[in-house]
Amino acid sequence: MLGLSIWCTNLNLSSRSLAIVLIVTLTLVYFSYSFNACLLASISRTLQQSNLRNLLSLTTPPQSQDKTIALNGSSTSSSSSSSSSTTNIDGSDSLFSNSSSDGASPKYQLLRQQGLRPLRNLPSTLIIGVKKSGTRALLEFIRLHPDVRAAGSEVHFFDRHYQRGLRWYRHHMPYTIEGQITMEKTPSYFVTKEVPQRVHHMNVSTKLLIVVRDPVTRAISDYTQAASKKADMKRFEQLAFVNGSYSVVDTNWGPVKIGVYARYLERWLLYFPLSQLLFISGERLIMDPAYEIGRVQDFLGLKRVVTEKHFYFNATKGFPCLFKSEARSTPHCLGKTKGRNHPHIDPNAIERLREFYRPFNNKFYQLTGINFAWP
Ligand SMILES: Nc1ncnc2c1ncn2[C@@H]1O[C@H](COP(=O)(O)OS(=O)(=O)O)[C@@H](OP(=O)(O)O)[C@H]1O
Repeated sequence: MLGLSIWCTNLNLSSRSLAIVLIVTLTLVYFSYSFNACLLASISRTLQQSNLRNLLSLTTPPQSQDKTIALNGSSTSSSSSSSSSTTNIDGSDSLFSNSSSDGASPKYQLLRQQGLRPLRNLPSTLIIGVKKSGTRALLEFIRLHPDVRAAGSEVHFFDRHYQRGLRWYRHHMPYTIEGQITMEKTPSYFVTKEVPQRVHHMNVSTKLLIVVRDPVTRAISDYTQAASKKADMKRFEQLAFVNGSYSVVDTNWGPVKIGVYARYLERWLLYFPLSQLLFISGERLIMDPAYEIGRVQDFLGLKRVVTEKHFYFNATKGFPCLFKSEARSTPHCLGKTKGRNHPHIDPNAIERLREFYRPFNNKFYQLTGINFAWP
């Protein structure tokens, strides 16, 4: 300071100038110190978050094992939750209970030391359908994103277990940290009458993802699944039409009924604006999965992390598969129940069904503002 003073005197500066120089110097030192401190804090926070994300992705909750649709094609059991977490007073579940054996393990101790507290949250996004249109593929593809955490199995809360309450539902959700989206898929939600109102009641801002596919192919896929479980199943043509001829379509038969998308969509639109719904083409999800997943990421406000680099086309299976996923680090396809061979169906029956669906498809294009160009 003395040196600076002498230097200033030598320069014949007045004491006013000296004071200004001092203030400027001290201000610069202060700002430089604050900037560095902020930068270090921010870097440390980013590292903590990324550690936590890695740990969470290694921690698959028990219910995320999908009995029928395991990625490796094998059948795994979908036990009800045996997690040792506790439910908080507000209904949210903390991963860090004192009595929790999970909470006592070293990896969670690390998170606790960092003051981070993963919680189970109600889903903010639902894949509501449509059955046999590619809903599993959509879920497995979008959950490659580090900011998406999903319940692995279909929870069926809004259609089958509604009476159990939101607390039960929340307990079936995976743990998330701030910034991560909780997602669930149950394809029967789309066609179940009470569901739109119930979802609206849970959260008016819920985002809804709907995969749709040519209703005729969808009906055949639905039938193929049912026939795979029942040896003496009648032929598709016998079930899809009344009285054995192709003149009257049996609109009460589930596989046919579900394909009248416009009818179900109208119910959803009574509760949600079109802007909260995203329609994904089941056909394009097979031809160009990166394109459709790109749209989904944009819709959910996510950075485009899942890209064409994640997919490869498996010629044997005839479907896009994944290089790696949360569950497996080696290339793999969806399970055996996805991408089945369909039985041969009389082309006249197919043509009659196409004719039947045409007006409903047009109505659906009109409601969604998208022409899916189904034949
Ligand atoms: N990548 C990939 N791999 C395999 N299968 C794929 C894929 N993308 C879409 N699909 C189509 O998904 C159809 C099954 O639809 P869902 O997953 O919605 O079925 S379910 O409602 O959950 O049972 C399934 O129907 P089927 O071909 O009749 O088996 C497929 O056509």
